[in-house]
Amino acid sequence: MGQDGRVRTIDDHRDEIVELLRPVADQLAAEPIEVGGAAFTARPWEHAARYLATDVIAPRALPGFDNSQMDGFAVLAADLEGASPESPVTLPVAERIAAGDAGHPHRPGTATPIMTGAALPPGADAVVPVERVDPPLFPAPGTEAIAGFTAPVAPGTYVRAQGSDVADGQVLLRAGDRLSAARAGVINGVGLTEVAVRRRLRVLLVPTGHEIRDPGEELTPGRIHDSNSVALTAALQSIGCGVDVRPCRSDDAVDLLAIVESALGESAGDPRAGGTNDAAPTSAPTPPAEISGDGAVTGPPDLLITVGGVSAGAREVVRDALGPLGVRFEKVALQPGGPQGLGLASLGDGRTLPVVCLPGNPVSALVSFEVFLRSALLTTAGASVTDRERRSAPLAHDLDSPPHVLQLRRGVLVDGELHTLGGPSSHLLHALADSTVLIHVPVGVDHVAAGSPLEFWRIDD
Ligand SMILES: Nc1nc2c(c(=O)[nH]1)N[C@H]1C(S)=C(S)[C@@H](COP(=O)(O)OP(=O)(O)OC[C@H]3O[C@@H](n4cnc5c(N)ncnc54)[C@H](O)[C@@H]3O)O[C@H]1N2
Ligand code: MOO
Repeated sequence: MGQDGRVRTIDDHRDEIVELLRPVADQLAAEPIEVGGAAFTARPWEHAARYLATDVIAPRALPGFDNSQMDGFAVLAADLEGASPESPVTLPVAERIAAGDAGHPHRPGTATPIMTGAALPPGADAVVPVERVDPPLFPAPGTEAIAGFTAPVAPGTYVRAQGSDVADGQVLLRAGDRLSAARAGVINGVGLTEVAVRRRLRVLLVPTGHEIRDPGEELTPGRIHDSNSVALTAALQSIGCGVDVRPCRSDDAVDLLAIVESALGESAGDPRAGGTNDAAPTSAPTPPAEISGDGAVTGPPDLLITVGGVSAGAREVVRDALGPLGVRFEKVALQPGGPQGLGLASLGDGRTLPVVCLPGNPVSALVSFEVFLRSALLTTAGASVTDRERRSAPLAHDLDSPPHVLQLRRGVLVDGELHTLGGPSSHLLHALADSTVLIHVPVGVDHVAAGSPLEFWRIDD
């Protein structure tokens, strides 16, 4: 239910998050990023999940010149007219041209040995692969030799024409394109050393829970290792966000607010003790955050994401801390991921911060990220592809679902059929870890028979 007593749909909640983040999008200015050669390979973090801020125009054609697609012999096609196995055309072999060589003009009536990628010499208009020539080999340089051709060849055969991939001056890439491997490659191929990308969206991530401890820390009875901090950080980083993660291990609203203030203070150049908040702090203050070439994160957060502390317990640290600042808590018709919160928190002195609150169960938190945050954050970051691909496939077995919610079951697609993994409970993180799809069981459906089609999203990228 929403606070007005209405059942809150997924679309209601997602749309409101997009609205909440709209002003953030305007703050994500373009920034130049070095992409040429060593500058790219030396700082892999800097280039991961970046989105172009502007169109990129090709400063030159690709290929830059006509060149050979095969190791073989460059010829003038007219010289091989009438060639056949019975009456081969034989041509004296000229000096060879390798990739990178300036080369020499091709003389009609000769065959010029040419290697893949070498510039087609002026005067030649086709290439015959070496294995189709008699003898099928390259003579040693400086020796006199004859090459036999047993078939005619059409002009242009095995020639990669100048500009056949990219025309000089064309739009090479578009604003919003993710800097993928192939795109980084083609940017380098046309010789560019810098492109403009959107600044990363900076997220202050505050997982909560009196019970959580880092892996490596001893667990006293009732305590658990923290999986949300890393899982949500990884999910956010996978779409290009810079993440400053500061777990709150206290159920006291004052402690959570101190963590937020500390993060804001440090990002404003006023370092105060930050990091994990605990009755007896167990880890050093988290360093200030900047997303730069070395992977650190600095600058004020654009968005606060909390995890946990939103349901109906006696003390719910997120509700207690952020409710009074203007954040609303809702029950969305989704399972897992029912309890949610969002709003623009008023932090005093006129400061505001967009806030999204996710439920604490590990599967609920990650599914909520998928449903509510992933596409909203990609939209905010200016990405052109923001949604998971939605497809449909038959279910391999029967399945029951509570009809008042959209249930997202975790599973795999095997031989075109959907199989759920684990049950619907939101603590089953291992089953999610083995899953490749999120299977959508719509609102209003309480039973799905084997063989019925269901929509699913792939989540295994
Ligand atoms: N009386 C009701 N109880 C609950 C309701 C409800 O409607 N009425 N909703 C349930 C649902 S659904 C969910 S989801 C959870 C959401 O609870 P919170 O967001 O308040 O989260 P917590 O209580 O803090 O934690 C829930 C669960 O997850 C574990 N957890 C929390 N943080 C981490 C972490 N960083 N790493 C690993 N596991 C974590 C925590 O120990 C709890 O087991 O509320 C239900 N209850
Ligand atoms: O809705 Mo909770 O998010 O199922 O476990």
